[in-house]
Amino acid sequence: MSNGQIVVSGLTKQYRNVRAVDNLSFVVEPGRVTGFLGPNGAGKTTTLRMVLNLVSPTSGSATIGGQRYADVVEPLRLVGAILEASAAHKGRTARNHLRCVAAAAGIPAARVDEMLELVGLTPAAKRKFRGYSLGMKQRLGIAQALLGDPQVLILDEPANGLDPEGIRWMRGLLKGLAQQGRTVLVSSHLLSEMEILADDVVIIAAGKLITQGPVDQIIGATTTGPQIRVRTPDINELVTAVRGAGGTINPNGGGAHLITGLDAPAVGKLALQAGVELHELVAERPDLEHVFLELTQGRAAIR
Ligand SMILES: Nc1ncnc2c1ncn2[C@@H]1O[C@H](COP(=O)(O)OP(=O)(O)OP(=O)(O)O)[C@@H](O)[C@H]1O
Repeated sequence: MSNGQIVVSGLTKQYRNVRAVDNLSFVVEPGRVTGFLGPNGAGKTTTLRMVLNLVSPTSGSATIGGQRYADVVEPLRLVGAILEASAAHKGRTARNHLRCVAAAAGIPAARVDEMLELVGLTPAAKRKFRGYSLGMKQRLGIAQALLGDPQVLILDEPANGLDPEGIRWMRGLLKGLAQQGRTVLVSSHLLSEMEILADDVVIIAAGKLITQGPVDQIIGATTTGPQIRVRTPDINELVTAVRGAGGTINPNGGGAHLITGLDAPAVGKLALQAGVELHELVAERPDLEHVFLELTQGRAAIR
């Protein structure tokens, strides 16, 4: 079996007026969940479509396990993909739809029922696709993507339409698949979910790479230092003390203030020395959303 590494190298797609993807290079490792993030119109879907040979690049290349997708002999067994909520014939049942896909790829029919069970669609397996909700279509898409027991999964916004239980279920599923050594590449706008789900992220904006690496490292490398959120009835005294110690302090809404330039123990000590009563003292760790917005600032315009 191939190692399932995805290598994107100098990938570029020029549409008539828009450079949708601009000399983009990154690597997606097996055994990890990689979040593919970027503002609207950043080029995520176009990139995934080029990786899957659905759009031809203007220049550059993408390989999966060392091969271009177009050259893969049994694509369903190497790569499972959902690029939009699964499209199936409206009058067909989910089960018949999957059976057709399986038959075309030489996959045993028994696998269809296993996958329907895995995604929780067994009770609706004999219902027609036209009556499916968006969340059910997503689940069917995942079942289809997993039919060939692929080494690599590429999912564009898979949480779309899933309810909270469905999102949690998918998180467990994708983490489990990565733990088995598979490559899982997921695009999403749900940054809090990505922070929990992804091991690595690739962040792009305006078609270009902004950064890539382990989520923790990217959050840790954010340019903003620690921020300390405080609440106090003695705000004037605290402002004087913080400024005197070289920190900055600004209102943060709801009666709270944010301090930068000092860490939490320093703020606690200053407050004690100044006789300031504190009702809250929290060191706020920047989250993925904060880092994403900072890194893509000014580069999120729709093109
Ligand atoms: N077939 C096409 N013809 C012309 N322009 C296109 C085409 N497909 C995409 N684009 C443009 O390429 C840019 C990138 O689009 P793409 O759908 O790849 O972004 P995205 O990151 O997936 O966005 P979103 O998060 O909104 O889904 C956009 O400006 C889009 O309008």
